[in-house]
Amino acid sequence: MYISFVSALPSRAFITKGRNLLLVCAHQRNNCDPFRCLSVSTHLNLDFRYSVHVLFSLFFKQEMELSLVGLQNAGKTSLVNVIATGGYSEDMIPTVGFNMRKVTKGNVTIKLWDLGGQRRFRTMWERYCRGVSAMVYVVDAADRDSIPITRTELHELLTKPSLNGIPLLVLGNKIDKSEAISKQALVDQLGLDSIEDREVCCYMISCKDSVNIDVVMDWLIKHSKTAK
Ligand SMILES: Nc1nc2c(ncn2[C@@H]2O[C@H](COP(=O)(O)OP(=O)(O)OP(=O)(O)O)[C@@H](O)[C@H]2O)c(=O)[nH]1
Ligand SMILES: [Mg+2]
Repeated sequence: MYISFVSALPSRAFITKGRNLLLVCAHQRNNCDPFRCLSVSTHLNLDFRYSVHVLFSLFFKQEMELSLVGLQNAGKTSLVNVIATGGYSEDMIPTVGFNMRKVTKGNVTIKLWDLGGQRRFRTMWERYCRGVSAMVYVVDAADRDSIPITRTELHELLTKPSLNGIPLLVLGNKIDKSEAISKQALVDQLGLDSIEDREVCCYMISCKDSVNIDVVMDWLIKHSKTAK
């Protein structure tokens, strides 16, 4: 059985079951009666979980603002592309300054600040990390020589008082390459265990092979703010 939830129209929620499109609730969002909605979906014999999902999506939007930082060539823009479209390209142009992308996944809207990693852009990192829900620090785990520099840049960024307490997600990218170091080696070499003033999480990913992108999305959604 295939069920998908579509909330492209703000005032309507549809559930498709197989090829049949069932109109579950066509009320304006503010006028919608949750119990009526639930009883309609129960009447239509839909899974309870999806009923709850429909209700939650009708009443709550989640939004978040993220900054992606890390040295040049780490794979920040590639990660944005994988999250936004699932697409991956070897032919990437280095980011000049920054790019902003908005991505909507279900009822979560993510505003992504993709910052340039070249030395001349690193002084901007702090400004674009202020007030974000989380900072995503991308590392090329296969470029062993760059790790001491990326460690210095990371710890330098974390000393900024304006960024106190902002959760940090460190991503060791390019694990499809044989030279990539292990997660434990990355945690040790970046000194992640010494960071005590915020939540820190580390995953190993490959944008190229789409490895662990779902785990990254789960972490990001968990850290989004619920907004009415
Ligand atoms: N093998 C491999 N290559 C990758 C992966 N992710 C990105 N790349 C490559 O790494 C290079 C740099 O990727 P970008 O996404 O442009 O890196 P960036 O961090 O945005 O770089 P700047 O914009 O200069 O800061 C590109 O050639 C990508 O194709 C990956 O998971 N595996
Ligand atoms: Mg880039």
